[in-house]
Amino acid sequence: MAAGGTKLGAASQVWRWVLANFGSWWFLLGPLLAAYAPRRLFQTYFNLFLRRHARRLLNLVDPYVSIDFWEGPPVSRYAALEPLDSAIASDTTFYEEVKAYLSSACSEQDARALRAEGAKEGDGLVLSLNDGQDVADEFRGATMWWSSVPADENADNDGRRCQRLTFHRLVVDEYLPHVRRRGRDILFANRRRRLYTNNRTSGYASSYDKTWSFVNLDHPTTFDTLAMDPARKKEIMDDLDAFRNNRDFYRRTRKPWKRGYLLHGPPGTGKSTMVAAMANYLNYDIYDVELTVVTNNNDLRRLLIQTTSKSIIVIEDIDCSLDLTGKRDGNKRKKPAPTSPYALHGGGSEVTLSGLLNFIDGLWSACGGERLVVFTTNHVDQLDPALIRRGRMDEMSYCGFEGFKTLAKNYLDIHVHHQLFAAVEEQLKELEITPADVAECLMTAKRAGYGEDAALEFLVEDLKKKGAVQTTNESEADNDDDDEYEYEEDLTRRRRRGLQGARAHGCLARGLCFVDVTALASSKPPHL
Ligand SMILES: Nc1ncnc2c1ncn2[C@@H]1O[C@H](COP(=O)(O)OP(=O)(O)OP(=O)(O)O)[C@@H](O)[C@H]1O
Ligand SMILES: [Mg+2]
Repeated sequence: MAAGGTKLGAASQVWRWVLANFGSWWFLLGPLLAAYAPRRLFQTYFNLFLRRHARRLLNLVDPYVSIDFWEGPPVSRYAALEPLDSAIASDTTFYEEVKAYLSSACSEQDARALRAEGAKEGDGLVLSLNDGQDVADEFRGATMWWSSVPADENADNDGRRCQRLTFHRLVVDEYLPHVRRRGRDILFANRRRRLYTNNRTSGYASSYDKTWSFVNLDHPTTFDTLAMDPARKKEIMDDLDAFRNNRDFYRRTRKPWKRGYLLHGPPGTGKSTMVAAMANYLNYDIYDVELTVVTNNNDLRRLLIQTTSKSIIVIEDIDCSLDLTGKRDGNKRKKPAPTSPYALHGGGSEVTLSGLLNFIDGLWSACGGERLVVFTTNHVDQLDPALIRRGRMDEMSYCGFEGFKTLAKNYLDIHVHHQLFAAVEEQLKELEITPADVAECLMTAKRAGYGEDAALEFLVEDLKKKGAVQTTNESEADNDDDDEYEYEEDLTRRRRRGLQGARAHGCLARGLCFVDVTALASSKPPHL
C-alpha cells in the first residue's frame, strides 16, 4: 500500500470531483427548461444529449473509471473472475472480501477516521474506512483509489454501504482477483475453525438431507506438544509447508491441489493427535468422514463435493470401514455381520477404497481445492500394495527419548535436562511404548501430586514393569504366528492384542509411519 495517499489525492480528488459532476452542471439549466418546456421533453433532452456528451468529454480527460462494491450479494461482474476456491468464499460476498482487504490497507495508512467492527467469526477486529475517507493502494506501479461512499449518497439502495474503487481500467483484471484473494486470506485467518462430521445418508439424494454437522474446533495440540522425533516432526512440517505454498506448481502441472497421508500405528500412538496438530498448523478445518454411515459411492461423492478448500478430510480406521483389497471389479466385500453398521442399509455399504481413491483423483482434478486427505489405520499391512506405493515412508519409534522430552515438558513442565532422564532413556531403548501410555503414566503421577523427581521415578518403575510384560507377550506372539492364517480371525486377534498391548501394557508399538498415498498425490513438488 502506498503511504500518504490522502495527501497525494487531495488535488486530484478535487479535479475528479469537478469532472465527475460536470454532467450534472447542465442540470442547472433544468429549472429554466422545466419552466418553458414540457417535463417529458426536458427529461429526454437531458438523458440522451447532455449526459452523453458530458461523459464523452470526461473520458477524454480522465482515464480512470470507478466500480462500486455494494454490501450484500455480489453485484459486480468481476465476482466471477476466478473460481471460488476458499473455504469462506461460499458464504461471503465480494463486498466483505473487499472490506477485509481494505482493513489491512487502513491499518498501514494514515487514514484518520476508521470504523472498527468485530469479525463475523473469531475474536479479530475488522477496520474499515469511515464515510468520506479514502486510501490509495499501490499495485504493480499503478495507484488504486478506494473510498467509502457516505450512506446518504446510497439512499436509493436501502441504506447499504458501498466501497468505491477508482482505477486505471488496464489493470483491473489482475487487481481485483488480487484483492479477492488477499481479502479471503484475511477473512480466513479471522474465522473460527470447524470440525465437521457427516450425517447418516438415506441412500438417495435429497435436497433436504443435511450432509455435514459441525462444531467449533478448539483442539490444543500443536506440533510443539506432539511427542515425536524432532527431525521427523520438521520433515512433516516442511512437507505441509511445501504443500501449502505450492499453489502455482499444482496449477502449472494441472494437478489437483491435494496431498494424501496414511497414518498407521497401534492404538495410542498419536494418529488422531497428529491430525489435530496438522489442522492447527495449517489453520484448516477438519472433515471427519464416518464411512460406515455412507451408503454408496454416490453418497460419498455428494459428501466430498460439499467439503470446502483449506481443509483436512480424515477417514479413520479404513481397515474397519472399507474393502481394503483394492479390487476394481465390483464389490468384493464379505457379507457384513448382522451387528455391523453396514447391515443398517440392508444391502450393506458399497463404498470401496479403490472407488474412493478413483473419485478423489477424478473429481478433485476438476476443482482447484486445497485439501489434505488423511487415512488412519492400525493395520497397514492389510492394504493392497498396488494402491499404496510407498513414495515416502518414515517410521518412528513412538516414545523415543526425544518424544519423551516433549511429554515431560507438556506434563511436568520440565524444559531442561533432569538427572533421571538417563534412567528413562535407558528403559525406552529396550521398550516399545506408545506416547499415550507414557502420557497416562505422567498424568497418574501428576494426579497423585508427585513432584518432578517422584513422577520420573514412578515412570521408570512403570517402564520396567511394562518391559517385563512385553517380553512375555512377544514370546506368545511368536507362537501365534505358527497358526494357520485366517484374515478375519487374525484381524480380531491382533486388534485384541494391540489393545491389550498398547493400552494396558504399552507393548508392540511399532511406531507411526507416514506413507504417501500416491494414488492421491501422484505428483509432488520437485523439491520433495
Ligand atoms: N505423539 C503423541 N504426542 C502427544 N500425545 C500423544 C501422542 N500420542 C498419543 N498421545 C496422547 O494419547 C492420547 C491418544 O492418542 P490418539 O487418540 O492420537 O491415538 P491414536 O493413534 O489415534 O489411537 P487409535 O488408533 O485408538 O485411534 C491423546 O489424547 C494424547 O493425549
Ligand atoms: Mg485415533
